Amino acid sequence: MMPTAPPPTATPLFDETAAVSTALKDPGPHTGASSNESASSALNIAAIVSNHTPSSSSQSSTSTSSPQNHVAPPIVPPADTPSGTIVIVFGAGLEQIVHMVAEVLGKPWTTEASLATLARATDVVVAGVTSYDLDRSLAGCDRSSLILINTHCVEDGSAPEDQLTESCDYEFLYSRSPFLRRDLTRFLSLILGQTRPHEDLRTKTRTNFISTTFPDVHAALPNLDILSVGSDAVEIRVDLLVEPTSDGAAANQGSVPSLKYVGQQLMLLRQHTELPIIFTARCTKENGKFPMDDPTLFYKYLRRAIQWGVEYVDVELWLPEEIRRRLAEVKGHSIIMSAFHDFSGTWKWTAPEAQRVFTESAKYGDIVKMIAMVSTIEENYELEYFRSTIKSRGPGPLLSAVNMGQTGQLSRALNTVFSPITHPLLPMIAAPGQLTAAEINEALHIMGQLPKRDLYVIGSFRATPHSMFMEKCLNELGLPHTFTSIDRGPKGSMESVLAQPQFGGASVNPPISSLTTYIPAVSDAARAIGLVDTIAMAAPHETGSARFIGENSAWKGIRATLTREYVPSAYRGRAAIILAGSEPDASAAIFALRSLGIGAIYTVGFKASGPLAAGLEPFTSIQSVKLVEQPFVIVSALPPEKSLLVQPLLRHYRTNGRSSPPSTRGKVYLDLTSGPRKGDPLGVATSAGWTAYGSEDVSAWTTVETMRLLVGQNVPFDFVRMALGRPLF
Ligand SMILES: O=C1C[C@@](O)(C(=O)O)C[C@@H](O)[C@@H]1O
Repeated sequence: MMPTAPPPTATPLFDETAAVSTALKDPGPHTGASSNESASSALNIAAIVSNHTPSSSSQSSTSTSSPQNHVAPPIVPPADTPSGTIVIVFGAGLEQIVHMVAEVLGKPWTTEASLATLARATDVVVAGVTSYDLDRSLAGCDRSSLILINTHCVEDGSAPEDQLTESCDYEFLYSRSPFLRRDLTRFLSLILGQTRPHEDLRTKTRTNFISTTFPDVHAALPNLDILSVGSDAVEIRVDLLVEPTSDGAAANQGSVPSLKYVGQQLMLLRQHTELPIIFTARCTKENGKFPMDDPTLFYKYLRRAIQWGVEYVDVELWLPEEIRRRLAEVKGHSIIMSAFHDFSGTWKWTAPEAQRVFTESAKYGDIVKMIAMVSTIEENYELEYFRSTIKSRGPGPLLSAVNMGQTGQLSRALNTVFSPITHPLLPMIAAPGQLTAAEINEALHIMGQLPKRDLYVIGSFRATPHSMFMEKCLNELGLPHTFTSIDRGPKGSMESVLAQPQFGGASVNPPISSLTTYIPAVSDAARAIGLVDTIAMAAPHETGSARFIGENSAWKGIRATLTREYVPSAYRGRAAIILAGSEPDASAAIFALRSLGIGAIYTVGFKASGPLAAGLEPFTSIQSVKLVEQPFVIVSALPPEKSLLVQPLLRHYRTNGRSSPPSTRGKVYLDLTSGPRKGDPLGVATSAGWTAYGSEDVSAWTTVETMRLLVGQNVPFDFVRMALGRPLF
C-alpha cells in the first residue's frame, strides 16, 4: 500500500517556537529611556494622540474585537545574545565593512583597543583589525571569547591569502552591491546561530531543493526567482563550475575550480537568493567531477564552505572517517548532509548494507542522503520499506532517499525530505530521473496523495490581484487547487464558505478576530495578536479534531522585514515607538518586536488593553518624547489619512542627531500604512537616515508565509515581490 502523505501544514519563516515564546514573554524593565535633549517643537504628538477611535485601515477589520479575554500562553526565555568580541579582519582602506558589521549587529565598534583587553570584556563589541596587524594583535590573546571573521572585497578580482583565512573562524567575501548589507546580515545571523533555517525545514511536511548545474552562476541569475519556486534550498554543484582561464577565453573543462572562483560564485548566488544554500562537491564516482585521489581536497573546500557560512554542506560518505569527523567538529551552525550514491545497479535497499550505510552516515550527518540507481519498480517499494525501518528507529538524522533512473521516479515523488528537483530552465539535469517540483506534485495528485482543494482569498475587491498571483503560483507548482477571490459578504457568509466540503484554506484580508467562533482552533500567535489572517488545514496532532487552524502571517512578514538588514539580537532591549489608529492595527507589529526581545515600546494614537498590552507605554504629550533617548525602531500603522503625522518623529530622531552615538547609528522605520496616504513618510525617513521599509515588503513576506501555510510550498520573496509588480531595488 502506498503511504499517505499528510496535508501540508504550517512552515514558518524561521524558528517559530523560540520567536513565539519570546514574543509572549513579559516585557522586562524598560531600557533605553532617559531624559535627553528637548523635543523638537515641530512634533505634533497631540494631533496623533487625540484620536483613539478604531481605524478603517486595511490592517484590521472593523468587526475585530480586542482579545481581552485571552491569556498569554506560558513563557519560555529567549535565546541569549552571543557573548564575546567579534573581530573583523579587513584590508587596507576597507574599514567601512567594520562599521557595517557593527550596524547590522546593533553593537558599538572599535579599531583601537587591544584584542587581549577585549577578550576579557563581558559585553559584545565589534573590533576591527587590519589583516596586516592580525598576528600582532592576537599575540598573547585568549582566543576562546573571540570570533574572528576575515572580510575580503573581491571587486578587484583578488582572493584572500590562504593562511589568513585559515587563521580566522569565518570569512565574508563581498562586493559593494545593493545586496551587500542583506548578504552580510544573512551571513552574521547564520554564523551566530540567530537564524536557524534548518529548524524550520526539518519540521516541514515536504522539502525540495533545486540542483543547479550551471558552469557559471551568472547564467542562473536572470531566472533564479522562477527556478526556485517550490524549492526550500538551492544546491550549488561546485564540481560542475567551470572556471575561465586567465585570458578569459576558453574554459578549463575538467579541472577543479579554484577556491577563489568558488568563493566568488557562492557570493553571487547568496546575494541573489534568500534560500539556504547546499554546497556540493560531487566526486567522479558519484556522477560528479571532483577527483578522488586526494580526499584532503574535499576537506579544504567543505571546510571553506563552513567558514563562508553556507547553510548546508554535502559530505560524501566515502571520505575517510577522520575527514568527516573533523568537518562535523568545525561545522558551527552549518548542517551536514551526508551523501551516498550507488550507480552499480546491483545495490539493494533490502540488504544489511543499506542499514550499515545509514548507521555510518548518521555518525556525522544531520541529514542522511542515500541514492541508488535502479531498474525495476519493485525497488521503489523496497526503498519505502527501508524508509519505514529508519522511521521506526526513532530519533536520529532525517533520511532523504530516492532512486535514480526513470524507474526510480516514483521514489522521487514519495520522498519527503530534501527531494532533489530540477527545472526546465536549467542547462541539464543533475542526475538521471530527476523531476521538477510541478511533476512531483502532479504525480502525487494522480496517486491520490494530494487531493484538489478550494482555496480562497476572502476580503475586499482589492484582494483580486493577490488571488490571481496565487493562482499563478499554483500553476507553476503543478498543484491541482483553485484560488477564488470573494468579498466578505453579510454576516454568516464566511461560515458557509468554511463549511464547503472542498474548502481547503483561505487568506483573510482584512483579518478577523481570533475569537471568531467558526474558526475551531487558533495558533498561539494569532490568539495573542487577536487576529486571524490565514485559515490553514490543521495537522491532526496540533489541533485534535479541528480541520482548520486560524493563523497570523502578518507578524512573520513584519519580523522577516525587520531582520533583513539587522540580525535579530540587534533589537534586543532597544526602544521602539509604534503609531497606530487602534490596537488591532498595531498588534502584529508589537508581537513581532517582542519576538525579537525589544525593550520599551511606546505607543502613539492608541491605548492597548489586549494580551500584548503589558509594558506598553503610551506617549501622551510632547513631554513623552523627551523620555525616549533614541528609538531603534519606529513603526507606523496609522490610517492613510493620518500617515504624515509620523514625519516629525522621524525628523526628530534623525540618525545623525546628537542623541545618536555613531557606534549605534542604525535605525529602522517600518511603514505599515497601505492605501493612498498623506505626506511621504518613507521619503522623509530615508532622507533622515532611517533604514525604511514600506508595506509592500511586509506584504510580500506575508504572502510567502501564507503560501507555506496554505499549500506547504515555498515561493521565494523575490519572486513574490517581482510578480506583485514593483521592481525589487
Ligand atoms: O545528491 C544529490 C541528489 C542527486 O544525485 C539526484 O539524484 O537527484 C542530484 C545531486 O545534485 C544531489 O547532490
